Amino acid sequence: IIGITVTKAENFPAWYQEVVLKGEMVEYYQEISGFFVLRPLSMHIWNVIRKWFQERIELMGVEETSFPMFLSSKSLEKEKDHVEGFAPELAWVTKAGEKDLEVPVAIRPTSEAVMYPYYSKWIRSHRDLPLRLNQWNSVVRWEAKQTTPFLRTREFLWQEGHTAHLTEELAGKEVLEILELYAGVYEQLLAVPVVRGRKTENEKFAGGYYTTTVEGYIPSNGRGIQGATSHCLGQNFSKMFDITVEDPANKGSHIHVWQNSWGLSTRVIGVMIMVHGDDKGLVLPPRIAKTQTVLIPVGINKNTTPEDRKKHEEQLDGIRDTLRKAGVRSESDWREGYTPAWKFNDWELRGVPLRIEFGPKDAAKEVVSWARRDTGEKGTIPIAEVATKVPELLETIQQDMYNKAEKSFREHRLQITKWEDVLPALDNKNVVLIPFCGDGKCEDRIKELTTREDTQPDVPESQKLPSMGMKSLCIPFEQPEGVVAGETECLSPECQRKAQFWTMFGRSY
Ligand SMILES: O=C(C[C@H]1NCCC[C@H]1O)Cn1cnc2c(c1=O)CCCC2
Ligand SMILES: [Mg+2]
Repeated sequence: IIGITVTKAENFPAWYQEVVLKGEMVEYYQEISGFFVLRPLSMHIWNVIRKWFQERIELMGVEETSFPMFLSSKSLEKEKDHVEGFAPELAWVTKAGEKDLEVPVAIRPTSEAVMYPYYSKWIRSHRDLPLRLNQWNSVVRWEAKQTTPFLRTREFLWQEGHTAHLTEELAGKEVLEILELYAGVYEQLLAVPVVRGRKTENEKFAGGYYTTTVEGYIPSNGRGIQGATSHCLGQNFSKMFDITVEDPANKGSHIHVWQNSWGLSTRVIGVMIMVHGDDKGLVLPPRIAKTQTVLIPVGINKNTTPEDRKKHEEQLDGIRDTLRKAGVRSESDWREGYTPAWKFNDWELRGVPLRIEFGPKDAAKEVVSWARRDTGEKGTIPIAEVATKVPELLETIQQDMYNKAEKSFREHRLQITKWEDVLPALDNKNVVLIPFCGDGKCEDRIKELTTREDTQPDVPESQKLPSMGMKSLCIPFEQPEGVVAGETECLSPECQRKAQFWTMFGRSY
C-alpha cells in the first residue's frame, strides 16, 4: 500500500517517520546515521521561509555573510566555559588525505567562535555599530540522543544572525523584532501558533544574558517544542573576544559592545508536519506547499474516444494554466495506468492542499469539482471563476489550518494553581502555566517531582504515558492575571519562595 500503515494516534513516532518518507520530504542517509537528505518538497518549504525571512531582515539592515565552516580549538578556548557542556557534540577533522593535521579543526556547531574574532577586528568605533550579519548555512552537532528527521539531526540548515550594538536597549529592541519574525514564520507561513516568551535561567543559552523564544505545542502527545530562539548575549562574548568601542560619551574609556544572536532551523518543518499531518499523510499549508492544486482527470476510460480525450486534456490543462497565471502552483496528473482514486491517495500523501477533479460531467456543467485536503470538504467552482475563487479557497484553508491549531494549543494551555492538578493535566496532553519562583534548583525539583515512577507494565510501549518530567518552556510575555510577584506562592510543593511570574511548563522535545 502506498498509504500510511500506522495511525497518528496509535504510534505517533512511527507515523511521523512514515509520513516524512512516503510524503517524499526526506531520505535517511544510510551511510552515516543521524543525517538526512532534504528532497524537493522540503527544500521548497525551506526556500519559502528563507525568502520571507531574508526580505524582512534586509529591511532591518542585516547584511549577509559567509564564514568558514571550521573553527580552531584556539578560538573555541575563548568560550570554553559554556562550550564544555557541548564538547561531546563537536565533530573534528584530524586528517587531510593520508596526513594528520598539525592542529585538528572542529566543524562549526554554531559560528560565534568563528565570527567574533573578526567582529573584534572590524568594530573599532561606535560608528561601526550596529554591526548586523546573518548567514544561511548548515551546522553539525554530533547528537548522542536518537535523531529524527527535521527535529533532531546531526547536521541541519539554519540561519544564524549575529549583531553588535552600543547599548543594552538597542540590542534588546532587535532581540524582540527578530523573535516576532520567527513567530511570523510559524504563524503566517506554517499555520502553527507559538507562544512568545523568555527562557528561565535553567533553559536559557548558558553563554548568553537572556534568551527569548517561540514555543510550539504538539497536540498528538501534548508536548511543548522550542521553535526558534533570539538571544541577547549581553557583553559576555564581547568580553571573551575583546570587542570594544571607545565610549562616545567618555573619551579614552572603552565599552564592550552588546550582542545578540538568533537562529531558526529546518526543525520548523518537522513541527509543521507533526501539527498538521493526518492518517493519510502530510497536510501542507498552502503558502508553503510546492504544489498548491493538483488537477486530476476523471470519467475518462477506454470508451472515451481519442478526440474526446484530447479535447478534455486541452480543457483541463487550460484550467491549470489559468491557475498558474493567477499565481497558484498547479500540476495536472495525466499519469497512465493509475485510477483517479490511486492518484487522489498519492497527492493526499504528499499533502497537496487542494485537489481539483475534472471530468466530462464537470465540463458539461462548466464547473470544476474540488476537495480540501485539510477538512475533506468538497464543492464546485464555475470554470470561469477559478482564477479568483481558487486563490481565495487556498487562503481560507491556510487560515482555517492556523485557527484549528491555535484553538487546540489554547485549550491545552492550562493555568494551574493547585500542585495536585499538574500531573493529571500533563497526562491529558496539556502544557501548564504555573506560578513559579524562577529558581534553577526549584525547576530541577519540579522536573523530578513530575517524572512518572510507575512503568505502566501492562500498557503497550506506544500507548504508555510519557514518564519524563516537565521542563519550563518559557515565561510568556503575555502574563495572565493572578500572580502577584512577591505575594503568590511558587507552586512547587517543596518551595517556600514567592512566585515571580506565570511560567509555562510541559513535557517537551
Ligand atoms: O548555538 C547556540 C547559541 C546561538 N547560536 C547562533 C544562533 C542562535 C543560537 O542558537 C547555543 N549552542 C547550542 N548548541 C551547541 C553550542 C552552542 O553554542 C556550541 C557547541 C555545540 C552545541
Ligand atoms: Mg543541542
